[in-house]
This record gives sequence, C-alpha cells and structure tokens, in this order.
Amino acid sequence: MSDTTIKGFVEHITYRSEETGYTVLTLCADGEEVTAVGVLPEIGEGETIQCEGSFQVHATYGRQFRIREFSLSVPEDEASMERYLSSGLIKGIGKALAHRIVKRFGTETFDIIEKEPDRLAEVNGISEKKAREIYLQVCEKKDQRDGVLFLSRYGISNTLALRIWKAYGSEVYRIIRENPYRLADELRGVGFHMADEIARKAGMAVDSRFRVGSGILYTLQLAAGEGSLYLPKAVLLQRASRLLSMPIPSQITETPLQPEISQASMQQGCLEEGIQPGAACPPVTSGAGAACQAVTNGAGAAWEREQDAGIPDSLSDEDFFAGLYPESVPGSDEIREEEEHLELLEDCLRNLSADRKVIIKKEEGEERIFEPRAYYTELRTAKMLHDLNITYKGTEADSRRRALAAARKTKTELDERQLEAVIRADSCGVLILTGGPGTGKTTTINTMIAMFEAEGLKIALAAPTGRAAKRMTEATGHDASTVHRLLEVSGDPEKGTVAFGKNDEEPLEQDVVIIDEMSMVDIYLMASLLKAVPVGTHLVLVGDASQLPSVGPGSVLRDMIHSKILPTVTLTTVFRQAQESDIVMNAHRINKGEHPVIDNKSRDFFFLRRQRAEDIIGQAIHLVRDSLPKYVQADTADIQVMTPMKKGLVGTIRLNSVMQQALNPAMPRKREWTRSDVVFREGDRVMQVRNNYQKEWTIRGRYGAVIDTGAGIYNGDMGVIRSIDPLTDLMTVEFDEHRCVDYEKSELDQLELSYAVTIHKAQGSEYPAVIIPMLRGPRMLMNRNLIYTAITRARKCVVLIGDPAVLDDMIDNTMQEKRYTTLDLRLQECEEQKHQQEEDENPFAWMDEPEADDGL
Ligand SMILES: Nc1ncnc2c1ncn2[C@@H]1O[C@H](COP(=O)(O)OP(=O)(O)OP(=O)(O)O)[C@@H](O)[C@H]1O
Repeated sequence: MSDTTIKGFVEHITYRSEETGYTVLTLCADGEEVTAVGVLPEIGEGETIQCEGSFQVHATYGRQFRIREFSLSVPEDEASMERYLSSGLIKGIGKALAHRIVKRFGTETFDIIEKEPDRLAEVNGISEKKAREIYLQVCEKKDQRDGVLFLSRYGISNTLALRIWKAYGSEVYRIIRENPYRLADELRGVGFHMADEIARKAGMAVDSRFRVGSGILYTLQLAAGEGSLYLPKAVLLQRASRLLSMPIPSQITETPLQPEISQASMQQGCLEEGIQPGAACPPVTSGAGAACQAVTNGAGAAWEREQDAGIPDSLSDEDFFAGLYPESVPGSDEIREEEEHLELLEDCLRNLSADRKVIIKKEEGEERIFEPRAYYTELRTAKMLHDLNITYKGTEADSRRRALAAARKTKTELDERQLEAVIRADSCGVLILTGGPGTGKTTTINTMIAMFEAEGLKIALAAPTGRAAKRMTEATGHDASTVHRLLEVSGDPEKGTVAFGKNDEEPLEQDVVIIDEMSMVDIYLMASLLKAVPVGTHLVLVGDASQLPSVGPGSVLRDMIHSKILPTVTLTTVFRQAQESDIVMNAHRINKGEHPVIDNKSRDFFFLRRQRAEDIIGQAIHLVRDSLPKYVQADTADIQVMTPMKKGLVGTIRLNSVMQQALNPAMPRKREWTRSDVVFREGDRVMQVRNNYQKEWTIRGRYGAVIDTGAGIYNGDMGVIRSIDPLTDLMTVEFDEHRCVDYEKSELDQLELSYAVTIHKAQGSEYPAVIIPMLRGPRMLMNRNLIYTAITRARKCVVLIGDPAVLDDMIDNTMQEKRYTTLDLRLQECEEQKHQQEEDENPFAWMDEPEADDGL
C-alpha cells in the first residue's frame, strides 16, 4: 500500500506503552476522525502532528493509519492553538485562559510566545512572571520533542531518549556528533553496544579513542557484573580488544578460570594450626592462606545473567572457552597491527587515568585497573573494618567469665572454639565466625546474645535477604531484619537511587550488630553497613565461606578471612552427627571433595537415578505433590525444586511451566494474567525477584479486618497468588506470615513462578525438603560450590534426581571464575600503616615490649 501524509491534531490517546512508545490515538484530520498507530515519542492530546504512513485494515480494529514517519507541527489555526494551550501540556493554562490568549493574539499566538513572550502579560490574568513561565514551558516542550525525535533516528526508545534529553538537554546534538560513548559512560540504561551502534550510524571510526576508552570502561563494568572490583591490565586489555572486535595483542594473555581454594582446605589449614587458646594474635583460617587468593565463584551469578542476555542453551564448554583464547599464531603484518592496537589501548588507558575515570595501581607484581568507585569502596571498607577492630584491653578474663556465665544460663555446652568466639565477640570490636552446616554457629550466636543481654547491651540482628532474616529470627528467638531494613533503606535500587537513613551521620544505636549469611553480602552493602556502625560497637559477622559468593561485586567474607587481620574463629566440629543428618555429613564431605555414598539407605539424603529430563521432571512432580510433604511433614509449597540453570531441559523456565501444568492447571474458575509468555494463575507459587522497599503489605484477620501493615518485599521472598481481581485489576500475593501484597499488571516483572528456582536464588534460604535435578550443564557452572550450596539449603531431606556421574563431576569440579578483589590486601595495608605509624611515633618501642600477652 502506498504512503500518504496526513496532518491533524491529536484528539485522544487511546493507548500508550511507556516502555516501547507504541501509541494508539485518534487523529482529527480535515474534520475526519482517524485511528492512527505507531511508535511515537511522548505527545499530548491537542498537539498537531504530521504523519507519513499508510491506511491498513486490522482484523479486529478495522481501518487504521500506520504511522511510519512522524513530525510535530506548530498549530496553525486558532482552534488548534487554543486546543494545544488548554490541553494540560502547559502548566498554569486552563481552557478559559487559552481562549483569552488566542483571542488576543489570533494566529500569531505561537510567534508571540516564542519571540515576544513579555507580551503575554497583555492578557488578563497573566503576570510577567507567568508569561515567562509559559514561554519557557513552550520552548522546553518543543526542544524536548525535537531532541527525542532526533535520538529516535538512532534507534533509541522514547523513554530512554527522554532520559537522555533530561540529562543533557540540547547538548545531546553535540554529544552524538562528537562522542556518543559519553552516553554509555555516564548514563544508566545506555550500554556500550547501544552507544557503539549510535556511533556507527553517526559515522565514527572503529579505532576512535572515544570508542576504545568507552570499551575499556565497559569491560570493567562487565567484570563488576561478574563480581570483580578490578582487572589486571593484561586481562582488561584482552577482554576490551575482544569487545571492540580488534586484534588481541599476543603480548597479553588471560587465564579465565582457576581452581578454587575451598573452605575445606582453608579449614584444614586452620585445623592444623588450630586456634590455640592463648594465641596472642587473632586466630585466623590459614594454612592454604599463602596460596589462597581472593578466588570465589562468580561464574554462576554471571552465567545466570548471561543466560538472560540470550546465550543459547546449547552453548558448550568448548564454544564458551573458544572465545577466550587467541585463535592462531599471527604473521608480521598482524604483529604490527597488534602492536599499534596495544599502543592505542595503553594510550586510552592513560587518558582514562588522567581523567580519573580509572585508577591504575601497581601492586603484587602487576598493574591493576579499578573503577574509582570500586577502588575507594574497598579501601574505605578496609579502613572502617580496621578502625572497628579494637581490642578491649585487659577485659579478656572478664569476657571469659561473661561467656561462661552466658553458656551456663543458656544451658549450652560450648566447645573450645565456640567459647573462643563468644569471648572474642566480647573483647574485640570485630569478630568473624565461620563454619559449615551444623558446626554450631547458631548455638554460638545464641550464647553471644545471652551474654550481651546480661551486660545490658542493645543488639541488632540482620541478614542480607528476607528469608535469611526470617530464619535468623526463628533460630535465635530474637527479631532479625534484612541489612537493608536495619540501615533504613529508601529509594529504588533498580534506578540506582538507594539511600540509607543510617549512616556515619545517623549511626546505628545498638551496641552489638550481628550479621548472618555474610557470604551473600557484597562490598557495597558492606561499606554501607560499616558506615552506620560506629567505633565501639561489637560487630559479629557470621557465614559459611564455601557458599556461593554474593551476587553483587566483592568477595567480602573470604577476603576478610584471608587478610588474617581480623579476629576469625572457624568452627569445624560437626555436631549434627551422621545418624542424625546425612545432609550435613554429605555437605561436609562434598566440601572436602569426597563423594557421598548414594545407596539410599539414608533417611534424609536420596539419589534417584533417571536419565531422561522428562523422567526427572515427572519424578520431581510426584515427590512435590505426593510423597515428600508427608515424609517431611510440610506443605507442598515448602518442598523446593532447585536447579543450576534458568534455561535448558531442566532449567527453571521449563520446570516452572511443566510443574505449573501439573500442580496448578488452568481451570475456568481460576483467573490468570500473562506476561511475556509466562502465565500467572491463581494458586501459583511465585517469588519476588527484586527488592521493593516501598511495597506495602497487609495482614488481615479472619473476617477481613486489618491486623497489621508494613512495607517491603524482598528479592527471594516466596508467596502464592491468592486472587486476581478483574474489577480492581490487582493480583494479590500472600507471602510468609500471611502478608498480602497487591500487584498491578505492570509490576509482574517483579515476580517469577517459583515451583523451581535457581540455586543462586535459593542462596540464604532453607526449606524442609529440596529436590535437585542432576542433568549435564555448562562445566563452568556445574561445580562443587554450587552443589554444596544447594544441598545445604535442605533441613530435613535432599533428593537428587538424574545421573550420578553429574554429581561426581560437580564434586570434582573446583574450577571457577576468578573474582578480582583486594579487600584482603587493603586490610593488610591498614595494618602495616598502623605498625609503621606506631614505629614512627616510638622507634624503640620493641625494646621494652612485654612478652606477648596470651590474650585469654
Ligand atoms: N558444643 C556443642 N555440643 C553439642 N551439640 C552442639 C554444640 N553446638 C551445637 N550443637 C548442636 O549441633 C546442632 C547444629 O548447631 P547449630 O544449629 O548451632 O549449627 P549451625 O552452624 O548454625 O548450623 P546451620 O548452619 O546448619 O544452621 C544443633 O542441634 C546444636 O544443638
């Protein structure tokens, strides 16, 4: 059908998607009403537009005009002008005033507004000030629309274009012409690839310094997404070259994976050295320490994100790693090209450093490149931890007495290390308590609480996720909150506007702060926490360093332990004995690289051999629906299937769809909503997938009376869809403790079906029974760390279903992606500085230093 041009004013906007800009509107053109559809920037009713496109007949909606090209016109006749001014687009002008303005100036109205705005004051009811405001608004609207239209030509969505316009205003034309990469470097939501596409359309050279510089910064951001806080220069330049599709200089190579130094081996070291009662310096996990670098498993979280970014299911290890290595030996031309390229990269890196966009540090035999925020956050975190880590001198004997009294009061038989931990929590500013499942961490925390309470101290308990906080509350009998809630978070983390009410100016008032599940705390949350903890507070950090690391950047728990600067007690005795819990014993075996016996003679650890994905899923459904609830005396909703991946034959996407059909099939009386092919049905199990601090919840009594209200639904919170109300257009989800939350359709992106969840998402939660499909997946993901984390989520029963060889391979696979972090090094630097300072102040102090105080 041939293109036509129509011009008219927007009489009514029937529908508009803010996300895509898709708009359905009624256009009044030559006295005729036309339904027009197309992707348009933000326009208002009353505006005059000119559109190019064609008339088509839609099967349901009939004849409509499909807009291909679009431009805004200044209203030309008096009626359009009046309509525009009174449409509400210009604040402060209503119908009557618009009428008076147009009556006064006629068809020259817009000329007057733009060129002689002062004359608006001639109209009754318009002061000079108001005239100026009208002028500014009209100009601003016009400029904004022109800007958005200009950006849309580069394929930028309207919503994003509007944000770009708000950030740069009319400077955007120059930015696009000179350096579109600024958008990627400075604005959330604009990635390097988008800026690169804009630059390509704007005709920018591929070896432009702006492009290379932006590529380097983007490479650092990607590394942060995988958990790293810096990259060694060689690694950075190689990854950046790959991103920029430029030759990879053969002078630089990267080792992407390396064996994990497991918690077990760290503990082994500790066992050998032991924690000698009376050791002068704080006992630390060591042994493997010298060899142990800040290595953590970032692979999983990163892999999950990459899956979301569209990596095909079928990607094999070979495919994945193929991209990581140079393919062939270069010839002389290629070598020259590589050299030039290396020079360009180095030069751009120097410029970034001069502009303070990166920090380059030479340490430990290499050059390291940090984003300034990452560098200073680690540095400040180390400094704050170091400052907090005071030893209350001369109190050791008192601390021991208090710890023993608390143990007596709670009728707890503490072993040597547990007692050591309680004493150090009292005598030190910072204590790290670490150990695997069943090693008595909770018991130790409870004794600490009793001790601090007896001293009349105020205690705060917190954990990184809602579920972990709930578990902490149950285990201690004391209220625990999320760390975010403790710090009185406000704002929206998705938009990067998080603020904490508790900080260095308004610190926490409690005398003792105990944080559980520390393995999930990333460096930024840690820094925010420490800011709010004043020196003199007792900070107790509890966690299992063998669990998956935090989703966010950093390797906080492991680095703190590895630094050997902070008092650390590692619990290694497993108190839950084999006859009582094979889950715990097997988890410890797996952590040490041993293979559990899978003869199904256990009461809580089972392996069901199945080869085909269909059989695995069928078996999982049978267990969830029929056998496990009775076996562990729990609700069907408490039996959790957890799997390594989102995609694939037994990934969460597929499992959720199949399990939904089996456990909560469609029925005429069950209402449902659909979002991106996923059906959300009344009765479905769902999980909140991001923190929403503002989301309000209500608890109602039997007859609907409100019993309690509050705000905050967190990433990982699980619930059931209770109702979908067609009248209010709201979906009500009931979370733990009967907290009911209403969701609008547009908020469905905050929820996912949760019949099956990824192991990463289940981190920090516990369930009565856990089912884990064992089917082959990417080796990078399927490692010991992951299976250890999955198994330790179960309280009463674990059922693995699939191929036993997969379990064996996971246990043997200790390869994981390296997280580049330096909190340990910074802590050591703080300590060195302290010694140096002491030495400078009194260079002969060592001469009259007493013999090492045994501390206890
Ligand atoms: N010193 C001890 N002597 C005997 N039993 C103990 C001792 N300490 C803890 N226990 C028992 O061992 C079991 C596990 O202890 P606890 O729950 O404190 O460990 P945990 O490390 O917190 O475990 P998880 O990480 O699995 O929650 C509990 O039944 C507890 O009563």
